[in-house]
Amino acid sequence: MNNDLFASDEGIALLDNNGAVTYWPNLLPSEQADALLKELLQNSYWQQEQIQMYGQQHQQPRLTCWYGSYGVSAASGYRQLTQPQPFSPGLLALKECIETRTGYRYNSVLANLYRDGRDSVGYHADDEAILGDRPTIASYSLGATRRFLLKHRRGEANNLGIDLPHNSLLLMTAPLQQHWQHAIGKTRRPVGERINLTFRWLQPGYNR
Ligand SMILES: O=C(O)CCC(=O)C(=O)O
Ligand SMILES: [Fe+2]
Repeated sequence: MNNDLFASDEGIALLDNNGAVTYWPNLLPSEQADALLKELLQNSYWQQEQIQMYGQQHQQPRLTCWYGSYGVSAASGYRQLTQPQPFSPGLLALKECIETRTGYRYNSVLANLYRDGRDSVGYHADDEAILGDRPTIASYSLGATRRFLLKHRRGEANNLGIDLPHNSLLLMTAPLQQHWQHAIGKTRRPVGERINLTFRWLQPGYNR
């Protein structure tokens, strides 16, 4: 085995400060990634969820849906469990590949569809109680490249921007969510559709 292969299996360390961010380009064989993008665009039950912000209802500027064992409702502040779509064979194969690469297990996926450059997600942390105390989240991207932004909550480190191309994997290791926030900004550049799949472990006993 040569060193390059070993390095790509380990991933590229992009951040290791109050949590870690690791990156793997070209995760799946390219035909498999292309087929998964097509399948998800066609078969997912995409919805535009409402979310409460500062006491007002807003439409999220992206479409979402859940796959796997559990979903949660954004409208309830991620407290209420919902029925997700089951993993398709393609998604199950991806989940197993990501589990092997990252060394973590996942039971649920929040899928995001960014239809064009106007779709986005504002700065937030994936720190909902249902994810437990030390959430580690694997984020796999398909389609158009968008820039993933990271900022330290207390400004104790430089901001980071990472372009996430088709078929790339980003791992956010605990305690990153406690100390950092992340976002996908809007862009005026003409960009095509992008799907991002965030693999998470939702606490099975959680219910409130
Ligand atoms: O689209 C992305 O890369 C990030 C999505 C995200 O932060 C989330 O679903 O919590
Ligand atoms: Fe997130």
